[in-house]
Amino acid sequence: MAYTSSSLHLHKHLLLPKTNPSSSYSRPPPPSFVAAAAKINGVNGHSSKKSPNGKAQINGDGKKGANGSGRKKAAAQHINGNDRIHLSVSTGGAGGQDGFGLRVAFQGAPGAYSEFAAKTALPGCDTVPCRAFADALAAVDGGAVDRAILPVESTMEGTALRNYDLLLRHDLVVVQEINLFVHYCLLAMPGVRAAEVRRVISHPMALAHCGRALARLGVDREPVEDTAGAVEMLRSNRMLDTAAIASPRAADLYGLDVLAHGLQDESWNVTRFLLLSKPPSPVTLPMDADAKTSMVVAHRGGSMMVVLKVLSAFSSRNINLTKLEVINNNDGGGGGGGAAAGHPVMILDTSARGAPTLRAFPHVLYVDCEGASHDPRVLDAIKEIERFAVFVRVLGCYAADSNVYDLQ
Ligand SMILES: O=C(O)C(=O)Cc1ccccc1
Repeated sequence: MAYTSSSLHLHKHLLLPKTNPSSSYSRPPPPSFVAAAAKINGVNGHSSKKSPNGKAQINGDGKKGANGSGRKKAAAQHINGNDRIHLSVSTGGAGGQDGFGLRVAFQGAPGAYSEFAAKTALPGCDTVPCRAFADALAAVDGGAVDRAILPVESTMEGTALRNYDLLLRHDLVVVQEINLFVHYCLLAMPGVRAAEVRRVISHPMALAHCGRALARLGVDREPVEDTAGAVEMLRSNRMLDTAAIASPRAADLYGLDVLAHGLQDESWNVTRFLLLSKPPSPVTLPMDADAKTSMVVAHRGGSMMVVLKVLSAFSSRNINLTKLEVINNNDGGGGGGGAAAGHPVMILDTSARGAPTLRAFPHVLYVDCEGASHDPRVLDAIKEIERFAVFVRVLGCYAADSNVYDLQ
């Protein structure tokens, strides 16, 4: 598989959650949209609000957009015919920076979801494909690129523990978060019919997210490095009995037919990505920005008391948590490496003088809280946690972005 540098120019759409998440499966829209009546009443259970300049507010809940600057403009509003609403976004990126001149490493071939996420964060950046997530992180760590993008959780599967493991082994900081709506399509060589497909290849996460649909099709599943790589493989080997799960954008890029849209088992399928850089963080948050701080807390274990103490450190200061993942891996079981398999979490400790050391911790919490790491309340909460924890590492402080982006 050839991995070359690519650059991609995409129109972005903001996607708001549907009104009733428990409603039955609905087929996602085709790749391009026809503008329909603007209607955002009722999204998120809130009525739509207009800002003083007459532009629709993005979150539907009266909150500012992620960058806190109102730079995103709802240029046009579309309804896709069922229950999701798209707002076209002008330029600016999820963090309000265009990224021209920056190189962003992602895992996969051109057209992978991670590349879309990178382009959402930094529309002007040059994306650099890498074979594995580890290669993308090594590229930014070693200075070959400016940033790397990493999927860290999804609505369907929760935290991507293996990717967290990778992140913690490097001295990198989180500079931005991006939530991407993930549409899965079944793609095949031109002319191939669904009945002729015997095997489906894709990234393991995509195969897992489409488990029920694949069982219905009665096909074999084969994991490959990434979704776009699967499409490239189909194309270059002219596979006629095999289909790939990937994005509609990958179908366009590689000239494949879309046999089915919306293959994911849950219609609301969002993946959260983190944009990473070498420290110090190159992003300066405006003082009034809505911020988030991500950290990892290692502790002695033995009971769940420490979780209560961490919660209390934040709640007593009225700080909201947006993520809390509890990892206990002292059973020695599992295999294959990584905390997900029962091994201790390996965290690079850069706090001591001298060379950074990789330390093993069986009991770890992944915590994201609202507020900037320089906010005195957040600083105090961290200081309190440091009194009973074994080790705390702040992974980054960045603009909170609750928007969900959809690339069509
Ligand atoms: O394989 C890809 O396209 C990726 O970027 C990884 C991935 C796979 C499925 C959902 C989100 C990210």
